[in-house]
Amino acid sequence: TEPPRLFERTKGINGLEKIIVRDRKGRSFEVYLYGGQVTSWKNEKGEEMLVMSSKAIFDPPTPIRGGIPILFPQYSNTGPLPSHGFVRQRFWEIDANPPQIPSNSYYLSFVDLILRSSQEDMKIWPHKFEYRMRIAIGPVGELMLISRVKNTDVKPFNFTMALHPYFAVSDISEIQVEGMHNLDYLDQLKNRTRSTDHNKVITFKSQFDRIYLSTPDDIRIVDRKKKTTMVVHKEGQVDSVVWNPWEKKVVDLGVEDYRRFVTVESAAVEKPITVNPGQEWRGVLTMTVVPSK
Ligand SMILES: O=P(O)(O)OC[C@H]1O[C@H](O)[C@H](O)[C@@H](O)[C@@H]1O
Repeated sequence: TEPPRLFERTKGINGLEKIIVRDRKGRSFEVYLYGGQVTSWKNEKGEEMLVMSSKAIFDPPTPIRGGIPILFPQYSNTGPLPSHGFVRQRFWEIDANPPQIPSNSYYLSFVDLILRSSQEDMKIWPHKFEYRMRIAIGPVGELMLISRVKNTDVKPFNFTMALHPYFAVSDISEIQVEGMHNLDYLDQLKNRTRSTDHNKVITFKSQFDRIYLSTPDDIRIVDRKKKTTMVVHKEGQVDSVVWNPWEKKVVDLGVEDYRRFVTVESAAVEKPITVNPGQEWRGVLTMTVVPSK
């Protein structure tokens, strides 16, 4: 029999190109070149860790609802650009010759993507950049996203960003998010008013949309029903956004879909990141599933 193909480039929904990467234990992820967006991540049992909206639209320039959108160079409507920037609506390419990433050599199953600013993009954001994204499955099945943003221009630029995973949960009412105790947050349901969260854990009973500031590097999504915890680890991004729309209408989200996901986003919002000409910013997001009570 043939050995499993660990890397496959194929056509996904509506003929949009996608990459499927597998490891030798049968774990896998899929990423669309449109948006450079991860749309699936499965463990060795074939269980899906991410959620795709039942009404997701795969029709550029509509952003894909689900998986892990890349939000750059502007988080939400915090500046003059379209909300969440524009790279989730661009066609990324495979980066055949990525500069080496130190300390990541034991990851065998990965893909490298790149997006370079175009003349069109320069009209709305006048900065030349290269955004490289390595997506990898690690030794314990963790999914790792390494972002590298290089300033290929002659003047410095600033950006805000977020990586926006729609994490699969058994039931939004049954989970809790841990790690935000006594942290400040901006409540996006109250014009980004600043408050402090004195609750030990976050639970969900209604619409929730907060930017937590200067969060710990590890945030945990504890799912009692599944008996698993998703450990969301970040480097190079100080903030975390937690979102669930509850019954608020989102056009490309099925009515019951909110019950099945929560987003815990690694983000840089409050303090924009500055990159000088020739320099590179690097950010890491690692998601690991561990057993729990
Ligand atoms: O609808 P989108 O542009 O994809 O944004 C989806 C959501 O992203 C983030 O999580 C924000 O905190 C929310 O305010 C926003 O609704």
